[in-house]
Amino acid sequence: MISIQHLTFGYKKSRPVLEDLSLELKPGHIYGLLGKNGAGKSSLLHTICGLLFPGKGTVRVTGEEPARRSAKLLQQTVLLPEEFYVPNGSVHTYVDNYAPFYPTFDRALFSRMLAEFEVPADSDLQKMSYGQKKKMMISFVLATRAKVLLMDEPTNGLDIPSKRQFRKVIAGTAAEDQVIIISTHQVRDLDSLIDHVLILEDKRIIIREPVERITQKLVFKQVNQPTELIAPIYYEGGLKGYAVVGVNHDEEESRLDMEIFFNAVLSEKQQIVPLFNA
Ligand SMILES: Nc1ncnc2c1ncn2[C@@H]1O[C@H](COP(=O)(O)OP(=O)(O)OP(=O)(O)O)[C@@H](O)[C@H]1O
Repeated sequence: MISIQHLTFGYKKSRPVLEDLSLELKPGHIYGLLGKNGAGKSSLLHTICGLLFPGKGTVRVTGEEPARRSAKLLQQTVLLPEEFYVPNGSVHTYVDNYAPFYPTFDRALFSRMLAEFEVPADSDLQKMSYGQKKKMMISFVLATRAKVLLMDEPTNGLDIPSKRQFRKVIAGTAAEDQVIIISTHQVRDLDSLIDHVLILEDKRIIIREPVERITQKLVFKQVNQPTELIAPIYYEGGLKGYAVVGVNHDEEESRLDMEIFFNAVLSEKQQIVPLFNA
C-alpha cells in the first residue's frame, strides 16, 4: 500500500531531515510512528500525503506518487495535522463543504462519532474549544473511510475520557483495507491500539516491528531491583520499582511497554536494533 524507497528529504538541500529512508506499510494495520522532537515524523507524513516532495528516492501510495497529487489518490489519503485550521461556520457547514472531496465519506459514521465524542453537530466551529475542534476533525478524518489515514499527535488536547473514546472509535472503524499511521509522543494513550511500532531516528526508520515480534525478542518487567532480570538491556526507576527490558531468552510472555521500548531503543540502539535485523 505504502512503499518508500531510499527517500531523502530536507527543507534545505544541505540539511536532510530524512535520508535514505525505506519503508513498506501494509493495509489492515495501525502503525505508531515514534521519534524525538524534530526527528522528522511530520515531514514523513507530509511526504506520504504529497504535501512535501522527495528530494531523492520514491514514495508510492497504492502504486501512485503522492507528489503528483492525483485526484484519485487525494480522495483516499487524509492527514490530520498537529495544528489545523477550521473555517467559519458550523460542523454541518464544514461537512457539506469538505465531505464531497471524499467519495467514500460516511455521514452516518460521522454523526455517530460526534455523538460518541459529545460534540453537538450544530456547534459554531470558531466557538468550540481546541479539544472539541480536534474531536470534530478526528471524526471527519475517520468518516472519510479513506485508504490512508495519517494522524499527527491526535490525542494532544483531548481530555482523559476523550482519549478512551478515541481508542474506541479507531478500533471500531479501522478496516482491513486501510493503513493508519499515528505519530505520537503520547504512547501510553495509544499502546493498546497500535499493532506495529515505527521508530524514526537518525533520519531513517530504525524499527518497524509488529508488537508480537517485539515481545518475542524482548521481555518487559516491573521489578523491585533491575538485577532481578539477568543482564537487563535497559531500565528506568519509578515510584513502583523499575521497568526493565531484557532479551527474551526463555520465550517469556510479557506486555509491551511502548514508552520503555522507545526509550530503550534510543538509549541502547547498538544492542536492540540488531536483534530485529537478525
Ligand atoms: N517548514 C519548515 N521549514 C524548515 N525546517 C522545518 C520546517 N518544518 C520542520 N522543519 C525542521 O525539520 C525537522 C523535522 O521536523 P518535523 O516537524 O518533521 O519533526 P517531528 O518529528 O514531527 O517533530 P515534533 O515531534 O517536535 O513534532 C526539524 O529540525 C524542524 O526544525
